[in-house]
Amino acid sequence: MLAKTAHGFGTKFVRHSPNPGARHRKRRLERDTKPEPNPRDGGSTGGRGRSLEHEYGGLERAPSGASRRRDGAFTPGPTQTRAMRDPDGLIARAGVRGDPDRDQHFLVDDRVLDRLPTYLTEIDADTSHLLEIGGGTGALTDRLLAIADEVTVVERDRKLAAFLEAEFADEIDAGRLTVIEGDALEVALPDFTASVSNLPYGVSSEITFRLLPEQRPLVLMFQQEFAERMVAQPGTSEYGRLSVSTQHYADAELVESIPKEAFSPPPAVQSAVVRLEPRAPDYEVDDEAFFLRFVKALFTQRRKTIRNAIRNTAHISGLEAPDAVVEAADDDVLQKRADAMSPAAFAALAQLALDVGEPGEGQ
Ligand SMILES: C[S@@+](CC[C@H](N)C(=O)[O-])C[C@H]1O[C@@H](n2cnc3c(N)ncnc32)[C@H](O)[C@@H]1O
Repeated sequence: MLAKTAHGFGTKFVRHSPNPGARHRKRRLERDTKPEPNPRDGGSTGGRGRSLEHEYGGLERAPSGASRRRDGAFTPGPTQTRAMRDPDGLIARAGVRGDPDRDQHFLVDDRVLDRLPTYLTEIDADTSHLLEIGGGTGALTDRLLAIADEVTVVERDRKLAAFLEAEFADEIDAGRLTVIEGDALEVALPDFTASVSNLPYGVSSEITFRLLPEQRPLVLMFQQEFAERMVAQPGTSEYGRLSVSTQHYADAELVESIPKEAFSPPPAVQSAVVRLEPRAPDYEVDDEAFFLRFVKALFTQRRKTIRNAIRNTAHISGLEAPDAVVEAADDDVLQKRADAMSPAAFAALAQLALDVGEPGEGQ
């Protein structure tokens, strides 16, 4: 089974084993490599030790904490010197049920949890100060503490923030964890080096566009369809304003699709992990805010030619003289539709619009 990546199609982790014997062997291998239990989990070997294989029919197994690269090889994960907290144990200790109305879908699959930080380590990201948006009951927080010097977690739910403070009291006392209770769209963010977060889906776009300008590596979980639009290339039906705005800041790669059953409670749709590696775009624009507004404007008319879209969307782009832009632009460009324009082509047109189109405020 294949999953989409920014560059085409790559190997997906989730696989159905055609051979039940192989599945048993994989389970045995998993038991043999399980680390010592975390004492906080009451001596269990990781609670239900929930496995994707068991829950939804088979997952190609990577060594604990390791991840699989697009070429199929396993990349070693961070060295784990202690057992990770069991996600089910954390939920039980917190005494909560995830509330979907508050974007609370807790990750309960150990192997997905173990893999998420490796998407940072395999690109050698600086993991000295990791930021997590939406800490929940701390299953991912625990994995981030295993690879970071310092972690800051933002959690809006008062009860969950209080639980994190109690559960991770030792790490807080050691100066390794800071819990910020508040809305990730409003609180002051620390000077983090990278972020790994299972985002609250209701505000995932707003949070992402708060983080992207910080120019730090990000490993973020989204709804699958949203993730596909972020990484989409020109000429595809998924390509749009979200793709251009995301790729303005970073190289975006869909690294893993995650079934609903990996969460408690399961969300309505499948999820996907996107890795965002910051870099400067391969084009220049004098006014970034205008560029992003212009792209937004033109995509509101994605079925029209660029010629008509420039004229019809001046109230959004803020151009006082859209006709002057149409007159100055190449015919080749004017005949295209927005979904055929590369980010660099948008940038060149935006620069022309800045030069001759008398940009004002816009929306
Ligand atoms: C999808 S859950 C992820 C929880 C945990 N990291 C995990 O993977 O199991 C999202 C978390 O974000 C919290 N949350 C929702 N909206 C938030 C906001 N605006 N700012 C900060 N946290 C928020 C929810 O309470 C929930 O704990």
